Amino acid sequence: MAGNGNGNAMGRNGLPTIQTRPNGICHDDSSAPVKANTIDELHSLQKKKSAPTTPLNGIQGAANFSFFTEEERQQQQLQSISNSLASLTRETGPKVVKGDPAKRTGETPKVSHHHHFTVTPTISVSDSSLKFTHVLYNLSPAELYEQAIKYEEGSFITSSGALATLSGAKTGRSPKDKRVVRDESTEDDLWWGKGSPNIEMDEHTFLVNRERAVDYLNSLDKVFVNDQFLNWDPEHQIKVRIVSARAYHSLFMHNMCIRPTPEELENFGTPDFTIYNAGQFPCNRYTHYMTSSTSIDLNLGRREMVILGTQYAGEMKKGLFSVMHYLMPKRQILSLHSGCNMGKSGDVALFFGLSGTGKTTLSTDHNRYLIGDDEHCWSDNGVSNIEGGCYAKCIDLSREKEPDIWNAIKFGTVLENVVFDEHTREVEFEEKSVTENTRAAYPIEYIPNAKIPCVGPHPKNVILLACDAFGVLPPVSKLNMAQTMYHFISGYTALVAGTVEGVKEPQATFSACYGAAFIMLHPTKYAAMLATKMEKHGATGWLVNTGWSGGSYGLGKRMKLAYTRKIIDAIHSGSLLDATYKKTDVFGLDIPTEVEGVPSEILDPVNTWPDKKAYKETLLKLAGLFKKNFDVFTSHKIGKDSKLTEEILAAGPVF
Ligand SMILES: Nc1ncnc2c1ncn2[C@@H]1O[C@H](COP(=O)(O)OP(=O)(O)O)[C@@H](O)[C@H]1O
Ligand SMILES: C=C(OP(=O)(O)O)C(=O)O
Ligand SMILES: [Ca+2]
Ligand SMILES: [Mn+2]
Repeated sequence: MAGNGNGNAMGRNGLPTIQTRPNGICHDDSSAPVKANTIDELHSLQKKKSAPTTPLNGIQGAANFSFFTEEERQQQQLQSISNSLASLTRETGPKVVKGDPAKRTGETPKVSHHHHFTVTPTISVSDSSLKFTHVLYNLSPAELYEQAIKYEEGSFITSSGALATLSGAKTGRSPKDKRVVRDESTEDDLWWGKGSPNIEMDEHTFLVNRERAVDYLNSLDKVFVNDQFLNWDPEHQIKVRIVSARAYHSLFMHNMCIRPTPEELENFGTPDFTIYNAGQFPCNRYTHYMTSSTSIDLNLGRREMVILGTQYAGEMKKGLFSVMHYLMPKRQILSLHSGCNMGKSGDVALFFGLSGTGKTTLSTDHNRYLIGDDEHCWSDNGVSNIEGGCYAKCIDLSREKEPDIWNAIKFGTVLENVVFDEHTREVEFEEKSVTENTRAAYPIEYIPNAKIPCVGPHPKNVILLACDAFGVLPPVSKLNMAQTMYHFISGYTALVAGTVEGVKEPQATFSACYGAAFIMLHPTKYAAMLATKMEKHGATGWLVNTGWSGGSYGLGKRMKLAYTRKIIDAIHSGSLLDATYKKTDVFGLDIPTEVEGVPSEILDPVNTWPDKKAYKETLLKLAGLFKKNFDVFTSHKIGKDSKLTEEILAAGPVF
């Protein structure tokens, strides 16, 4: 039967005929007209005002009795932000106003600053006191996307909806530029001197850099402010404020910190810790202590961090991690540079390891609940994630090998320094032309089996990951307590120097507690806490080599991720605990003779090396490096009695 089904009369060529009204005017649309007379009116219909974040307080009939009206609360919030942004040398803080300066709404801005407008202009008043600082406060990912795309060069939406950005000249952390204020209180508490990551600076220099950052931020049209939380353990949660100049940084921290609910935000009050990220602006090399254009400065007394001269976003998350490494042990809580997940039966595993060893990859496991990929606390209540998001490496990412991370790269995710097709916007994950350290930062709930809230019971397994590019460490070893401590304090990994042309030799790195760059106290303090907790809760230690097999870098190959996953599965299930073990030479490690799903011959690395002599030489070389590194710890006592210390010293390689 002919006809198009919607009752329109058909014209000769099969198209519906256009109806002509009696007045001769032609109407080609049948839908109702919009309820607007002008374009401006039409646009005003598009956006609905967000519900106020303070629906109950101060409103009649609310059960809660409240001290403040909504107006007063808003005023206090602006005042708190103005206080954060205040110069310490001028009388008045900036006049803070919420909203994008590009949008002129015609509304009278709610202004807040230290004193009132009636300051008599004197020569001590600078131009900065005449201008407003526009604050973009806890924007949503969609708003931050728009800001980034409009105003930040190098921002693009990829085909899967992620926000691709560039971090500028710095595409990784700058540990040599991380400084900590040394004063009376930190003098005795912190780890200083040889091996310590804490490069000292004085309070005055900190204030010089702080002033530089604050002036820079106030000179901009607008700044981003994030008020968020750290630590999923409600008893030990920390309120953090991040002041930054880029939408990219605001979105990154939105993803990486714990996101407050509207109610929590309403009661946020004064932050416990504030970051001033002025990363586009360099530090001044005429300033005392400055050795480059970059400085990341921590002042524990003021509870502030200043970032100058680097836009690498990881600096913020790892900077806050350092702060937690100070604050948590003060409360007898152990802070851990580890990933963490939990099985269906509630068995928790920790994954320690330096950058690139597999914390993120192996804690993101489709068969287990993800608690977190990088930073945790272990208290008497169990474990808790410090963060609200994950920061995965993207180099050579494949959908097949890491499906959950692949699928998390969607709207809301920040993709740093990746390369994509200019037309399709498909990301080329194998491309290293900007950097090898390409990254994705996404909220933890983008992983389907994330455990929210991100807390769990006491760990059953403590897995130490080493990416051994020498290829001599076994794929898996079971450790006794002394060995666990020995390897935890050593914090070994060896990566290939990839960036330097022609370098074939793997570079051994020893980083105490698998995170020397972030710890604030002496490593033995954390080690002693770990030993106590593992003993108390009966956790088993494991050493897993996620690096080379069949020879060193250049000759052998990286361990297949599928095999490492099988090994990890066997640890989780408990089956590896019951395996048959044999002891290795030199390192004295207990290695299983069989692991389900893994070829048995690879379990003892000597079998995989065609050249046995080269194997032995390499093994001894690595043992020598371990011994040399541990020398600095031999004079330290670990824990209350010296028994553990002696056992730990004896748990190293013997040759
Ligand atoms: N056998 C393996 N085990 C773990 N990771 C592996 C393995 N082989 C290759 N990889 C790759 O190594 C990288 C590990 O990095 P990641 O998990 O981000 O480390 P971390 O979180 O500890 O910094 C990932 O890119 C992963 O794909
Ligand atoms: C963010 C970092 O952590 P990781 O490499 O351990 O994921 C980093 O080291 O810069
Ligand atoms: Ca936010
Ligand atoms: Mn990681």
